[in-house]
Amino acid sequence: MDWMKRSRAKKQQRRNNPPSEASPAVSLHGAACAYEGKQAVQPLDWIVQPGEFWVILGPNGSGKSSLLGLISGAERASAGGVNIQGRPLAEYGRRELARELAVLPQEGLPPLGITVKDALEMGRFPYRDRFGREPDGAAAQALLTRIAERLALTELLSRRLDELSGGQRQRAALGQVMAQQPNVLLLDEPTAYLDIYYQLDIMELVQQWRAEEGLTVIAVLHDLNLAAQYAQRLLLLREGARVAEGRPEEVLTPEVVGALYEVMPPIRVGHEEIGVPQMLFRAQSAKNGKRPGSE
Ligand SMILES: Nc1ncnc2c1ncn2[C@@H]1O[C@H](COP(=O)(O)OP(=O)(O)OP(=O)(O)O)[C@@H](O)[C@H]1O
Repeated sequence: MDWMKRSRAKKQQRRNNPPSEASPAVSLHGAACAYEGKQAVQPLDWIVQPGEFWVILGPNGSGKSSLLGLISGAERASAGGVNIQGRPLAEYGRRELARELAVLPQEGLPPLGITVKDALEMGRFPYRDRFGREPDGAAAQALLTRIAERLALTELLSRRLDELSGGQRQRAALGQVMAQQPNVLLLDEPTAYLDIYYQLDIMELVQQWRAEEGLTVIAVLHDLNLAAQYAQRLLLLREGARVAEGRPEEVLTPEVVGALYEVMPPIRVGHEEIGVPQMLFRAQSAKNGKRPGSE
């Protein structure tokens, strides 16, 4: 596919620094995250292989965002460690890490007064020198043009972010992380504020990018059915600990999902077209808005 061809600079960087064939894209070795002594993520061993699409599921407060934070370096491990492409996260410089790993946040890009074109160009920061120049500026511009075309952003390039809808801003955010050309993409509830059209749109674009470029994807989602449609593997967290891991059809059983979210075991049906499990939830008896065991 040519719309996301690696720039020459990126290829050169890969030749100089090839990821070891045997290295997982991301690995955690007893990695934990604590805030003021309170464990948000219990010590976790976890291997994510290159090109895999993982979704992390779990109830509110189960440590999903903290786990993403450990991987992106936004949170420091209180125990254990995280490796990216087989190398300790702590050894990466900021720009070097940004060439390996990008984060697409929940709210996309903030509604600032900068244009979509500027936002895409900002994605190139890990490849620029201190004067803001790239070794091959023409290739970078061609890449941004292809990304804009691919994401149907060409018409919006001169529009300001604060003039876009939430769905368009999330597309622009995706364009920015594509411009970053990472090997690993972290998504924290990327569809939280989007209608169904844009939810599917973002997930499809990420899925295509993964299929064409061998991108590794780790996403936090709340929608189990969306997760089952796109994830190859699921990691289920509760109170910061893994309760299950595996393919959607293995993991998403009514019993596991019922226990995870403290709801009646849902009805499991197969997706008519792709066969993956889909969950139909039953009405709950009123619990005064309080989960058993919650504070
Ligand atoms: N900056 C912080 N300071 C203190 N405690 C925090 C901080 N961030 C998260 N926590 C706590 O860590 C635990 C895990 O939070 P985290 O945001 O990782 O969960 P989550 O599964 O992503 O939740 P949600 O689904 O609601 O986004 C929670 O108890 C939360 O209150």
